[in-house]
Amino acid sequence: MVVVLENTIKKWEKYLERTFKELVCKITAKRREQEEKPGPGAKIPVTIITGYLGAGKTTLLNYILTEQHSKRVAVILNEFGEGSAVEKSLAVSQGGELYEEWLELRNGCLCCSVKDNGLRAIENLMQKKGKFDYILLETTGLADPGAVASMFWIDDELGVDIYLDGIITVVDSKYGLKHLTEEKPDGLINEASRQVALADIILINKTDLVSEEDLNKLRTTIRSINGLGKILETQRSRVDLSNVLDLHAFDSLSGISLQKKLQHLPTIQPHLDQSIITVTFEVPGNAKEESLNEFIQNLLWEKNVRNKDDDCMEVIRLKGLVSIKDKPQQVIVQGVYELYDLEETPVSWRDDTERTNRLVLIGRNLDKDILKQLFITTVTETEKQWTTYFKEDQVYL
Ligand SMILES: Nc1nc2c(ncn2[C@@H]2O[C@H](COP(=O)(O)OP(=O)(O)OP(=O)(O)O)[C@@H](O)[C@H]2O)c(=O)[nH]1
Ligand SMILES: [Zn+2]
Repeated sequence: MVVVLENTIKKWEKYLERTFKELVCKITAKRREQEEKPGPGAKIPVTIITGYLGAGKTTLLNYILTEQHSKRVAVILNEFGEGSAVEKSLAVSQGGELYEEWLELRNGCLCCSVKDNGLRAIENLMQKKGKFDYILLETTGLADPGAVASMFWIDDELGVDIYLDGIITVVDSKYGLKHLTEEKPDGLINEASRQVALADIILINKTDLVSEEDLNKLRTTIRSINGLGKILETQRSRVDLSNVLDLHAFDSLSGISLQKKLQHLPTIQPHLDQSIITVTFEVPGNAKEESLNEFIQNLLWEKNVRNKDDDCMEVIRLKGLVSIKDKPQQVIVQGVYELYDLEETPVSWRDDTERTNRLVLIGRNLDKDILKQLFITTVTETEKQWTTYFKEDQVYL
């Protein structure tokens, strides 16, 4: 009886809390003169914590769980396990108190056996919905966070209840550079670089173990791989939580911050020994939606865009703000491997400024000039083309 009562009270508390949040959200949205739509309602954010073996992922997780905040956080540990049935711990922090439940994940690994097990784990989690309002997922040190991210990002079944908020990659200051520059015999991209390439936030952890000089080297290398992610330096993964949670890195709300970021993106000279780089370019004018899809699909699906050495361009992550013909709003482009999405942001183009397409691509064998030229010739519909056409027309007449 007491338990039932407690549950009822909690439900009411939750309901009131949510109603209040929604109200605040609505007022704020109005204040911003409808520049922003309200957040994704009652959906629960998932933050993926990745990083090489021993970098400090669990330390970060524990730090978030014990740090004072109003969130009740559920944790999924995605570790390789021995045997066929491995139990995963699910910790929920409630008002600073931790309690653990066990979640069965057959065959262990969420990323290799992807969907079935992952979905089951989340379904189990969702049954406990109401107990928590944030999910943190720690991947194994060797995992490819892209596969896990794809599962949360565009999955209709899951999409109802949860959304991918962002990817945090923890890098070990001492061994990070070694891991990032490691060459794999089969010419594949090493795991550490992949994890950095996909990150929205990069935590350079264990800064107590290295000199300022080594730290600088590591920072520069990370920057040259991923020019877009936010880099933070930490000890014991202690970080201001507002920097790592509730980022909305994968939804249209991030369009606002993305625009600012894209305008101030530094040009970074790629390291010669670096296989993954960030390429950014800007093209004024309107994009034809169909051609934009074709451009992206050629890159991500067909993989038929090549650089000067005839190597195939491999895109790991793609972000951009584009101007689609006849659409008053800015459109955000997001891509992780083969998955991509175009979504209108709440921000409209201003009448007094030129419409511009800004793209950021993180990947291998990328050639900025070729990509930009391809975009100009195949995607944009500029005034110039119209003028030329018109002139030719007149000459013809
Ligand atoms: N010196 C130092 N040690 C740290 C720091 N952060 C974490 N550690 C230690 O590094 C070790 C690995 O940390 P974890 O948080 O378990 O790393 P992880 O990434 O979860 O490791 P795996 O799950 O095994 O891949 C632990 O012994 C931590 O106490 C730091 O900032 N400085
Ligand atoms: Zn761990």
